[in-house]
Amino acid sequence: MVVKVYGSIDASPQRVLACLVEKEIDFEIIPIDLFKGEHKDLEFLKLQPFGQVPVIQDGDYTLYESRAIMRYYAEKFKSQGTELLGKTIEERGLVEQWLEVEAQRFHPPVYKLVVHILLASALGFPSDPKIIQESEAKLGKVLDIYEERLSKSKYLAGDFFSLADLSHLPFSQHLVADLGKEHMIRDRKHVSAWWDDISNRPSWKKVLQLGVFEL
Ligand SMILES: N[C@@H](CCC(=O)N[C@@H](CS(=O)(=O)O)C(=O)NCC(=O)O)C(=O)O
Repeated sequence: MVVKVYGSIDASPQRVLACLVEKEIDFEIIPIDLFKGEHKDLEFLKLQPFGQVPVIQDGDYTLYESRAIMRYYAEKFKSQGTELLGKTIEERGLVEQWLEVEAQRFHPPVYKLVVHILLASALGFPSDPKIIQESEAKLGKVLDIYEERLSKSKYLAGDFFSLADLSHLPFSQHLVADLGKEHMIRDRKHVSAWWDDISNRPSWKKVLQLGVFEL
Protein backbone atom coordinates (compact mmCIF):
# COMPACT_ATOMS: atom_id res chain seq x y z
CA MET A 1 0.00 0.00 0.00
CA VAL A 2 1.42 3.38 -1.00
CA VAL A 3 1.25 5.84 1.90
CA LYS A 4 -0.45 9.16 1.11
CA VAL A 5 1.36 12.11 2.71
CA TYR A 6 -0.69 15.32 2.79
CA GLY A 7 1.62 18.34 2.77
CA SER A 8 4.39 19.22 0.39
CA ILE A 9 7.67 21.06 0.79
CA ASP A 10 6.81 22.18 4.31
CA ALA A 11 9.12 21.25 7.14
CA SER A 12 6.97 18.96 9.26
CA PRO A 13 5.90 16.82 6.29
CA GLN A 14 9.57 16.57 5.31
CA ARG A 15 10.23 14.94 8.71
CA VAL A 16 7.80 12.17 7.73
CA LEU A 17 9.14 11.85 4.18
CA ALA A 18 12.72 11.42 5.44
CA CYS A 19 11.52 8.64 7.77
CA LEU A 20 9.60 6.88 4.97
CA VAL A 21 12.69 7.01 2.72
CA GLU A 22 14.91 5.61 5.48
CA LYS A 23 12.40 2.80 6.02
CA GLU A 24 12.10 2.16 2.27
CA ILE A 25 8.35 2.76 2.30
CA ASP A 26 6.66 3.97 -0.91
CA PHE A 27 4.67 7.18 -0.60
CA GLU A 28 2.63 9.63 -2.65
CA ILE A 29 2.58 13.35 -1.81
CA ILE A 30 -0.86 14.98 -1.86
CA PRO A 31 0.06 18.69 -2.11
CA ILE A 32 -1.71 20.96 0.38
CA ASP A 33 -0.95 24.61 -0.36
CA LEU A 34 -0.73 26.48 2.94
CA PHE A 35 -0.55 29.86 1.23
CA LYS A 36 -3.90 29.13 -0.43
CA GLY A 37 -5.30 28.03 2.93
CA GLU A 38 -6.03 24.50 1.70
CA HIS A 39 -5.17 23.17 5.19
CA LYS A 40 -8.22 25.00 6.53
CA ASP A 41 -10.68 23.56 3.98
CA LEU A 42 -13.50 21.53 5.52
CA GLU A 43 -12.43 18.38 3.69
CA PHE A 44 -8.91 18.65 5.07
CA LEU A 45 -10.13 19.50 8.58
CA LYS A 46 -11.98 16.18 8.58
CA LEU A 47 -8.53 14.56 8.32
CA GLN A 48 -6.68 16.95 10.64
CA PRO A 49 -9.00 19.01 12.90
CA PHE A 50 -6.16 21.34 13.92
CA GLY A 51 -5.63 22.31 10.27
CA GLN A 52 -1.94 21.48 9.96
CA VAL A 53 0.27 19.29 7.73
CA PRO A 54 1.34 16.49 7.61
CA VAL A 55 -1.36 13.87 7.68
CA ILE A 56 -0.85 10.36 6.36
CA GLN A 57 -3.40 7.90 5.01
CA ASP A 58 -2.33 4.27 4.80
CA GLY A 59 -5.34 2.38 3.50
CA ASP A 60 -8.14 3.28 5.91
CA TYR A 61 -5.67 4.28 8.64
CA THR A 62 -5.20 8.04 9.12
CA LEU A 63 -2.59 9.65 11.39
CA TYR A 64 -1.34 13.19 12.02
CA GLU A 65 1.48 14.75 14.12
CA SER A 66 4.76 14.21 12.29
CA ARG A 67 6.65 12.69 15.22
CA ALA A 68 3.81 10.23 15.96
CA ILE A 69 3.80 9.23 12.26
CA MET A 70 7.57 8.66 12.34
CA ARG A 71 7.31 6.49 15.47
CA TYR A 72 4.48 4.50 13.90
CA TYR A 73 6.46 3.61 10.78
CA ALA A 74 9.75 3.10 12.63
CA GLU A 75 7.95 0.52 14.80
CA LYS A 76 5.70 -1.02 12.13
CA PHE A 77 8.63 -1.60 9.76
CA LYS A 78 11.28 -2.20 12.43
CA SER A 79 13.14 -4.81 10.41
CA GLN A 80 12.99 -2.87 7.11
CA GLY A 81 15.41 -0.16 6.02
CA THR A 82 17.37 1.80 8.62
CA GLU A 83 16.90 0.85 12.29
CA LEU A 84 15.74 4.16 13.81
CA LEU A 85 14.70 3.23 17.36
CA GLY A 86 17.86 1.64 18.79
CA LYS A 87 18.34 -2.04 19.59
CA THR A 88 17.73 -2.16 23.34
CA ILE A 89 15.13 -0.61 25.65
CA GLU A 90 17.87 1.63 27.04
CA GLU A 91 18.73 2.87 23.55
CA ARG A 92 15.00 3.35 22.86
CA GLY A 93 14.75 5.43 26.01
CA LEU A 94 17.50 7.74 24.79
CA VAL A 95 15.87 8.01 21.34
CA GLU A 96 12.62 9.05 23.03
CA GLN A 97 14.45 11.46 25.34
CA TRP A 98 16.10 13.32 22.46
CA LEU A 99 12.88 13.24 20.39
CA GLU A 100 11.20 15.05 23.27
CA VAL A 101 14.13 17.48 23.55
CA GLU A 102 13.76 18.25 19.85
CA ALA A 103 10.01 18.83 20.17
CA GLN A 104 10.04 20.72 23.48
CA ARG A 105 13.38 22.59 23.52
CA PHE A 106 14.77 22.85 19.96
CA HIS A 107 11.59 23.26 17.89
CA PRO A 108 9.87 26.20 19.67
CA PRO A 109 12.68 28.76 19.26
CA VAL A 110 13.51 27.64 15.72
CA TYR A 111 9.82 27.76 14.75
CA LYS A 112 9.62 31.37 16.04
CA LEU A 113 12.66 32.26 13.94
CA VAL A 114 10.99 30.70 10.86
CA VAL A 115 7.77 32.63 11.51
CA HIS A 116 9.42 35.99 12.21
CA ILE A 117 12.24 35.86 9.66
CA LEU A 118 10.69 33.85 6.83
CA LEU A 119 6.91 34.00 7.03
CA ALA A 120 5.94 37.27 8.73
CA SER A 121 5.58 39.38 5.58
CA ALA A 122 3.79 36.59 3.68
CA LEU A 123 1.41 36.15 6.62
CA GLY A 124 0.85 39.89 6.84
CA PHE A 125 2.30 40.80 10.24
CA PRO A 126 5.51 42.64 11.21
CA SER A 127 8.43 40.46 12.24
CA ASP A 128 9.40 41.23 15.85
CA PRO A 129 13.17 41.77 16.36
CA LYS A 130 12.75 41.16 20.11
CA ILE A 131 11.23 37.71 19.49
CA ILE A 132 14.00 36.96 17.01
CA GLN A 133 16.66 37.97 19.52
CA GLU A 134 15.04 36.01 22.40
CA SER A 135 14.54 32.92 20.22
CA GLU A 136 18.14 33.00 19.04
CA ALA A 137 19.38 33.27 22.63
CA LYS A 138 17.14 30.37 23.74
CA LEU A 139 18.26 28.24 20.80
CA GLY A 140 21.90 29.02 21.56
CA LYS A 141 21.53 27.61 25.05
CA VAL A 142 19.91 24.46 23.64
CA LEU A 143 22.67 24.01 21.07
CA ASP A 144 25.32 24.41 23.77
CA ILE A 145 23.83 21.34 25.46
CA TYR A 146 23.85 19.54 22.10
CA GLU A 147 27.53 20.47 21.71
CA GLU A 148 28.34 18.89 25.05
CA ARG A 149 26.32 15.73 24.22
CA LEU A 150 27.80 15.39 20.73
CA SER A 151 31.34 15.78 22.09
CA LYS A 152 30.74 12.37 23.71
CA SER A 153 28.42 10.67 21.24
CA LYS A 154 28.34 10.63 17.44
CA TYR A 155 24.56 10.94 17.38
CA LEU A 156 22.12 12.24 19.97
CA ALA A 157 20.92 8.86 21.31
CA GLY A 158 24.29 7.12 20.98
CA ASP A 159 26.62 5.79 18.26
CA PHE A 160 23.67 5.10 15.94
CA PHE A 161 21.54 7.38 13.76
CA SER A 162 17.96 7.43 15.01
CA LEU A 163 14.60 9.18 14.80
CA ALA A 164 15.99 11.70 17.29
CA ASP A 165 18.58 12.94 14.77
CA LEU A 166 16.19 12.62 11.82
CA SER A 167 13.58 14.75 13.58
CA HIS A 168 15.99 17.70 13.55
CA LEU A 169 16.54 17.71 9.77
CA PRO A 170 13.80 20.03 8.46
CA PHE A 171 14.16 22.93 10.86
CA SER A 172 17.95 22.67 11.03
CA GLN A 173 17.83 22.95 7.24
CA HIS A 174 15.90 26.21 7.70
CA LEU A 175 18.59 27.42 10.14
CA VAL A 176 21.43 26.85 7.71
CA ALA A 177 19.66 27.55 4.42
CA ASP A 178 17.21 30.41 4.72
CA LEU A 179 17.23 31.98 8.17
CA GLY A 180 20.76 33.34 8.00
CA LYS A 181 21.57 31.46 11.22
CA GLU A 182 24.07 28.90 9.90
CA HIS A 183 26.65 30.30 12.33
CA MET A 184 24.63 28.81 15.20
CA ILE A 185 25.52 25.36 13.86
CA ARG A 186 28.98 26.12 12.46
CA ASP A 187 30.24 27.86 15.62
CA ARG A 188 29.79 24.57 17.51
CA LYS A 189 32.35 22.01 16.29
CA HIS A 190 30.50 18.83 17.27
CA VAL A 191 27.07 20.14 16.29
CA SER A 192 28.56 21.17 12.94
CA ALA A 193 30.06 17.70 12.33
CA TRP A 194 26.74 16.10 13.35
CA TRP A 195 24.82 18.35 10.95
CA ASP A 196 27.21 17.51 8.10
CA ASP A 197 26.74 13.81 8.82
CA ILE A 198 22.94 13.72 9.08
CA SER A 199 22.22 16.26 6.32
CA ASN A 200 24.36 14.29 3.87
CA ARG A 201 22.26 11.17 4.25
CA PRO A 202 20.77 10.08 0.90
CA SER A 203 17.29 10.16 2.47
CA TRP A 204 17.54 13.85 3.25
CA LYS A 205 19.01 14.70 -0.15
CA LYS A 206 16.08 12.86 -1.76
CA VAL A 207 13.54 14.79 0.34
CA LEU A 208 15.16 18.12 -0.56
CA GLN A 209 15.13 17.13 -4.22
CA LEU A 210 11.39 16.44 -3.94
CA GLY A 211 10.99 20.00 -2.63
CA VAL A 212 12.86 21.42 -5.61
CA PHE A 213 10.71 19.30 -7.92
CA GLU A 214 7.50 20.50 -6.23
CA LEU A 215 8.54 24.15 -6.67
N1 LIG B 1 3.16 19.31 15.72
C1 LIG B 1 2.79 19.29 14.31
C2 LIG B 1 3.12 20.64 13.71
C3 LIG B 1 2.80 20.71 12.24
C4 LIG B 1 2.99 22.10 11.70
O1 LIG B 1 3.34 23.07 12.41
N2 LIG B 1 2.77 22.22 10.39
C5 LIG B 1 2.88 23.53 9.76
C6 LIG B 1 3.75 23.44 8.52
S1 LIG B 1 5.43 23.47 8.93
O2 LIG B 1 5.67 24.73 9.61
O3 LIG B 1 5.67 22.37 9.84
O4 LIG B 1 6.18 23.32 7.73
C7 LIG B 1 1.50 23.95 9.37
O5 LIG B 1 0.67 23.14 8.98
N3 LIG B 1 1.29 25.27 9.48
C8 LIG B 1 0.00 25.83 9.10
C9 LIG B 1 -0.77 26.27 10.32
O6 LIG B 1 -0.30 26.01 11.44
O7 LIG B 1 -1.84 26.89 10.12
C10 LIG B 1 3.54 18.16 13.59
O8 LIG B 1 4.68 17.92 13.95
O9 LIG B 1 2.96 17.52 12.69
